[in-house]
Amino acid sequence: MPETWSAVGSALVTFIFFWDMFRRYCPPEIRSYFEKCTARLSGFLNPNIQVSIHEYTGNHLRPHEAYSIVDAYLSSNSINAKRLKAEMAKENDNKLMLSMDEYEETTDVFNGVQVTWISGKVSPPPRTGGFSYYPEPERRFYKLKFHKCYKKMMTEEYLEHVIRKGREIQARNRQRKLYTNGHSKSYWSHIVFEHPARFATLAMEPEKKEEIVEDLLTFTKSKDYYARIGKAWKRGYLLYGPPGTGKSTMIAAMANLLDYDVYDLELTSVKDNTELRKLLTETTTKSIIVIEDIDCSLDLTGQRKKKEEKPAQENPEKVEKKSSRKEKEESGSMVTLSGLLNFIDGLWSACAGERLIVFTTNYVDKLDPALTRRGRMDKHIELSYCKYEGFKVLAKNYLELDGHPLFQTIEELIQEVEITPADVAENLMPKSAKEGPEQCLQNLICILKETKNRKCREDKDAETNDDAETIEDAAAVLDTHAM
Ligand SMILES: Nc1ncnc2c1ncn2[C@@H]1O[C@H](COP(=O)(O)OP(=O)(O)OP(=O)(O)O)[C@@H](O)[C@H]1O
Repeated sequence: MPETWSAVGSALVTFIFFWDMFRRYCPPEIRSYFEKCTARLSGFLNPNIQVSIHEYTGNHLRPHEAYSIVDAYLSSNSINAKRLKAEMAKENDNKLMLSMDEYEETTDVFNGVQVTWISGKVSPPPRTGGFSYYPEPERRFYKLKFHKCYKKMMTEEYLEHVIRKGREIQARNRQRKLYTNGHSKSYWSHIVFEHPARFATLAMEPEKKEEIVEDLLTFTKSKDYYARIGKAWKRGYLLYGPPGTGKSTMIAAMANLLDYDVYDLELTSVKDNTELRKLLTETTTKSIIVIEDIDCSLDLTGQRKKKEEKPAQENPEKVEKKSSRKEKEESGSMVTLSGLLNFIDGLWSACAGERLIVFTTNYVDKLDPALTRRGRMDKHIELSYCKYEGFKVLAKNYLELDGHPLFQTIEELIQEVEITPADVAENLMPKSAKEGPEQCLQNLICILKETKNRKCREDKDAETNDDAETIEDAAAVLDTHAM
């Protein structure tokens, strides 16, 4: 055994000696020819090549984007991928320390060709000298390994396929967000948006619902149209109607239909127009910016009136400043009507990408016409009291009923009374485990009858008051004549 070791040792020493001689004294032409031959031989022995995806996606994707797209693609169940945890030896390449156990190999098949994805994390080497509180973050990467004869197919067709599919999967898995700026915050904070409302579950006349859905879908497909007519790709909706008629529910249904994020803008928490501008420019594309109860948010309605009441020679801007200052004292916010209008028209146009802005109000007549005019609020949608069609949707949602003998009574009653969908929904909900669908319908009938009787009494009282007033007026006239 010792003889074998000494033979191997002396062979190695001889090889190193001749290799060194060759490198030092061999003419460069012969050396380069020799190196080409060895490269060919190694290529023959190991025909696979590895490419870093950044080499091919770097022009249009940042490294972390490329990583998450490939990640989404590989995590999908639809592909024939097999993950293997590969223990790889520590490798030290001067700059980066590759740590053990952090590689993963995934195989995929494309057009009958097998490819292997190698993913890993690269930890930066420990700092020599000095101490930092902020260690450099790990870098994640993906490399693609395949037979070199498929290089064209892999780097052109396959990578394109991976990016397209990965993006689709990302869009499907994306968790939508609900952003708020409440509690006097000058920035958005968010939670995951998970509202179950859908247009299908919204109590509303079917034709009106279809019209709104059509309008929204047309908007999302109109990028080129907006670009052609030179308008920002945005659309304003004004939802108005009494409390409990589904304004907030419709916004959730819109977000679910279009797969948009929601920015719930609390205007009273916004300090001034500058802060409003900042918040709005921070919103992302494919989003709905909502200002609920705009009539209550700020005294946006009164400012025009104040301007009109002032003498004509006074500068309107000054007037607005004065009134907004007064407003600040009262509400702590200096956002003005003109600030809001500027945002909708001007700044808004500067934000690229599709956005909806939705205002809701219970009192549409109170709003300044400048705020609601077409072009700013393109579509005005009235949400009103529950009709029979709306009731049928709620009965399906809450009781899973498509029909029932009591429906006819409800149809007759609901035409005569004003009841909000929120009240109908509340009465259709079983109050105990014992209450079945029929009992719930009976509860609703009771409420409808009560509302109808109350309305009759109120109408009668009003009539009696009118009669009394007429008699009083007549008596007053007679008195005057008598005098
Ligand atoms: N049209 C509707 N379709 C289905 N459910 C509705 C509808 N309207 C109201 N509801 C139910 O009533 C509840 C209250 O409705 P919502 O908050 O959407 O009303 P709103 O008009 O926004 O009220 P407010 O003006 O007080 O904000 C909702 O949770 C929903 O369950």
